[in-house]
Amino acid sequence: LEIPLQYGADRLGKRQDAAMQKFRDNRLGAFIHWGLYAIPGGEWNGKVYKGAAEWLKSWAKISSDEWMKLMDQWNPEKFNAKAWAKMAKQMGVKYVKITTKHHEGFCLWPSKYSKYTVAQTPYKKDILGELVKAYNDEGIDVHFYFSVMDWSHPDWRYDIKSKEDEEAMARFFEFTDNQLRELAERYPTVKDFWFDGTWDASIKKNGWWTAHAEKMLKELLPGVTINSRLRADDYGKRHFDSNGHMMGDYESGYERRLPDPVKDLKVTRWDWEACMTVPENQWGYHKDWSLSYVKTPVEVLERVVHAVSMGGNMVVNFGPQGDGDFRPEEKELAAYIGSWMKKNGECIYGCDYAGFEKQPWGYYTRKGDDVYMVVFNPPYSRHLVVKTPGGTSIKAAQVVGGKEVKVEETARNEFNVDVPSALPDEPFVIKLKIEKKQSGKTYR
Ligand SMILES: C[C@@H]1N[C@@H](c2cn(-c3ccccc3)nn2)[C@H](O)[C@@H]1O
Repeated sequence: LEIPLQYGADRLGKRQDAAMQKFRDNRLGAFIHWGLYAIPGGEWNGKVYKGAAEWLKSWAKISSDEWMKLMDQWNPEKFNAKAWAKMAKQMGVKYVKITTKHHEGFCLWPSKYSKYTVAQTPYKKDILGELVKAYNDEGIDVHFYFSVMDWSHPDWRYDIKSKEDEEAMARFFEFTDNQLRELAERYPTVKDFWFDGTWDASIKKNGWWTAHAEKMLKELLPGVTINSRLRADDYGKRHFDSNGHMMGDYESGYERRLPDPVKDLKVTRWDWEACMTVPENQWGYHKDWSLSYVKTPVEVLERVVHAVSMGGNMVVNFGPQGDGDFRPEEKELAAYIGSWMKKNGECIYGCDYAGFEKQPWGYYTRKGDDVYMVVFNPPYSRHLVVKTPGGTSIKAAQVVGGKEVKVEETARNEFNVDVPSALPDEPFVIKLKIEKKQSGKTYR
């Protein structure tokens, strides 16, 4: 029995419209975390903080007035939107999520509702506008990251404990509505809003506003997608409402973590998008990446494939330097992923959960009748075990961009697919042609 909700999920099941299908088919995206925090890069008054660089203001306990003085240094002389878009194109990402405003409150667009924007810096120009045009010109969709929590705004409250708090938050919601409307009207090609900074009590106690924000953006931009993290229901329940129904258009809880391919198969029932950092936990530029483990390009690739194998998208994070250039590790990562996608992208773009039981050698993805085996761990047996769902058999198998490989039925719904005789020196993909039929042999 469901409880009545005014601000719960307004739709059951996956959206099936073209805009959502494009969101889903894109599968691979990039995050751009760029703001004032990129200038200090994790260091303040000679001390390097290990925490996330975009949170330096918090770790070093800096006042907003002090922090905003960084605006006087914002003049990224190496920034080139076209070069950024070329890099994204070469990486093979189909969309880029840009931090329009992070928790610090600095806006990458010349918002008329704030004095903390690019317009009030030596750089002056509309960085967000340059990026939207450059990515769109490369055929790459643009998504907006927007932090509701705004450390620079006097009316922001973490909780509401008094009439004054209530009145302040009412002003804050009006300010936020104005900025969201401004973003939608200035950049109408934006395809998605990814909200962050919505975990505090002040938002959970105002689920109505989160439902209103979603509704307002969908009226301004038909087809736009909204992440579940924006949403709180009548009782402050977030992402999934008090009846267990997902709010927004896709689940956005997998930040620096992924669902388990065996235990968490429930996620295949709804749309979801994960996002990940290359170091253990750095979104904004940090000058010292030696302070934590940094994932290798293959480890980043594996997370991309893992997400798609469970019917989700993956957004890989980039934290551009204060001068507007990217660090070498990120340029190398983009190049590696791009070269792999050029050869094997058909197992990612437009693919979904295959419905096959996870095996130790890697992950399955599926597009129509094509099932892809993405191999990260080739076994010493040189046989890749495939267990097919009931009534499903394998007709043929071929290395993507390579030769056919032998398939041998070994038991009911079990097959050995041969590893290519010359073992590739990077993760490789085998494309299976499957068919609906009972096996030829009889097994007791
Ligand atoms: C997408 C990522 N989300 C932001 C974040 C995450 N968190 C956070 C807050 C409380 C608990 C755990 C994580 N705070 N800020 C990060 O700064 C980055 O923007």
